[in-house]
Amino acid sequence: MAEIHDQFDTILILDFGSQYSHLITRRCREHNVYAELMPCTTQLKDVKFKPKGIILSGSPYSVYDKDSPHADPGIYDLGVPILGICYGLQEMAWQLKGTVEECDHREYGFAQVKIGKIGGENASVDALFEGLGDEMPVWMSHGDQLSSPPPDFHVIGYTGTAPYAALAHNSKPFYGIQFHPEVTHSPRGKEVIGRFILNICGCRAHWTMEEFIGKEIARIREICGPTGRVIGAVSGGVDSTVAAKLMHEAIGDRFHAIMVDNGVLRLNEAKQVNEMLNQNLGVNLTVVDASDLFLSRLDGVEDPEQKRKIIGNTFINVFEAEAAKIEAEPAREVEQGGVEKGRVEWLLQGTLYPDVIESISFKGPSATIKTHHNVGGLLKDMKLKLIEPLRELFKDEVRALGRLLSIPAPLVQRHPFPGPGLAIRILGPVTREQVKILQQADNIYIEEIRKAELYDQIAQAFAVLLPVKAVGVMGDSRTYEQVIALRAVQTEDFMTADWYVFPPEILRRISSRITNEVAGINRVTYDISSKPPATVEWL
Ligand SMILES: Nc1ncnc2c1ncn2[C@@H]1O[C@H](COP(=O)(O)OP(=O)(O)OP(=O)(O)O)[C@@H](O)[C@H]1O
Ligand SMILES: O=c1[nH]c(=O)c2[nH+]cn([C@@H]3O[C@H](COP(=O)(O)O)[C@@H](O)[C@H]3O)c2[nH]1
Ligand SMILES: NC(=O)CC[C@H](N)C(=O)O
Ligand SMILES: [Mg+2]
Repeated sequence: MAEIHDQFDTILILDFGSQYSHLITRRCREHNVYAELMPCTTQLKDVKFKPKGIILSGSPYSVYDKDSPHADPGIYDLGVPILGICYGLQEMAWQLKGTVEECDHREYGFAQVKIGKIGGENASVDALFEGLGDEMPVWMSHGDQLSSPPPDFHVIGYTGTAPYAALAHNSKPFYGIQFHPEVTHSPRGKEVIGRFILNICGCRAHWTMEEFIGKEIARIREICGPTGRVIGAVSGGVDSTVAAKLMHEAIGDRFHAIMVDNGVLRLNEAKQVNEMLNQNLGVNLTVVDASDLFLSRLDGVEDPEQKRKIIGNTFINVFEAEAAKIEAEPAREVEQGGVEKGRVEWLLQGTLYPDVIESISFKGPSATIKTHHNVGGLLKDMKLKLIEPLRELFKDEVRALGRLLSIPAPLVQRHPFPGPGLAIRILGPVTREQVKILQQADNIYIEEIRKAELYDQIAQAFAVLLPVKAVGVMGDSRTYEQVIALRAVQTEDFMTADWYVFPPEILRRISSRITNEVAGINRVTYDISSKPPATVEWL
């Protein structure tokens, strides 16, 4: 089975646990070069492809610590270019017999790197900085630094405090930089990465969604064979819609999309998604109304994690029941030719690369903040096999793919909506009445955001229903009703987020409409917490 790294020139990024490792991957992909992240402890014999180059990431460790992680030393004999970033540089120095020590003072923040080939003989070796001028501002974050470079290396960049801010080998394509080119605080960092992967590694810039579509469709056909049947959980969100459309292109009506109405969807969501997929996208979608089942299992449950687990498990129960129903149907001829019958072997999921990164990161999955329903909520004895065509993609790549698959723009630009839905936006027990209140408030909020043409500037906006009551006055009478909190965030990758600054008149209109139109609400607040320390969702 041809994997993506067999089809595209690939940069291997070894993750030593830096919080920025995934950004290195992103920056490579922004140059249209495919890059894959693997734990730094990966042994070369387990890497099933030949990378065009290797990048060693940063790390919270110090190379001289007893328990610090180290790369397979075989990488230096592979004959491919290597770039070490921060810890990666220190690791390269440490493995190739230089010395690394704790600095007198940690360097954290901006620094000006002077670019120069000090002591270097070979004119071609500072290709890393070619065309970038004499100096550039960069972002540093380290407490250790090289006290002597390994033999056969020379300095290609330095700062007032870091004499070895950038090194190159005299004859081999090995480079190390003390600063972080992957963060946006290093304005020319992306160009440095470009010099490495394009000029030094010689990668072809052919990682584009146009190339990906054809190859992925072929790959899905190969996996499913001529008769394989696939069931897919589809929510109307970007990821599952793009995955469903891709699947439909690959195997036509042997793909069965299922949307579950779990009773905690947004207002009219099931109806809208049904129309969109069946009519606009030609995907064979069934909406299953399981709201009674979900709401009865959620009855009286307040604990956020319990809500999430109940929903994750119930989703799988419903999918398995649906798969059984599809299998029991009589064989039928399909448009693409042949007869469709037999077992449904596969379950399509819209898993994205950030979910995967989280689970392969060298540090291992981080402390459980919350259980995302499609990762931690899966049943252990599941019979269906997973198929995940977006597993290697970032969200913006999925959106680009969606546009190429002619998925309408409003759908491609949709804010994410979590699988556990309104159940994690109702801060007490979930009842039909509470769901109704929240659906109405949320709908007004989003409607007004769209009217103000702010929807595409905001990464995610939604309303939250608080379980507290407050006193108000309406038509000269006292009211004692619930409170709605509005949330809107801007973020690049949802790992960190900032609250969105609305023009005040927009908030005024939203608040006035919600308190006037939604029975049971007499007060509206706006959430001004960033992530961290808050999270995007309240539960
Ligand atoms: N109501 C639902 N019915 C069927 N499947 C669902 C439902 N809600 C979520 N899922 C499944 O869970 C997966 C993860 O949900 P998630 O919200 O991360 O992705 P999405 O809904 O496809 O996209 P987005 O992140 O833009 O909302 C979906 O891709 C889909 O497979
Ligand atoms: O499909 C999903 N299933 C879940 O269980 C889930 N929990 C959070 N989210 C979404 O993830 C992003 C980050 O949210 P948090 O800061 O609250 O973790 C935000 O976009 C959240 O909406 C989920 N999506
Ligand atoms: N960001 C990094 O990679 C830091 C590396 C090492 N822990 C240091 O403090 O120097
Ligand atoms: Mg969703």
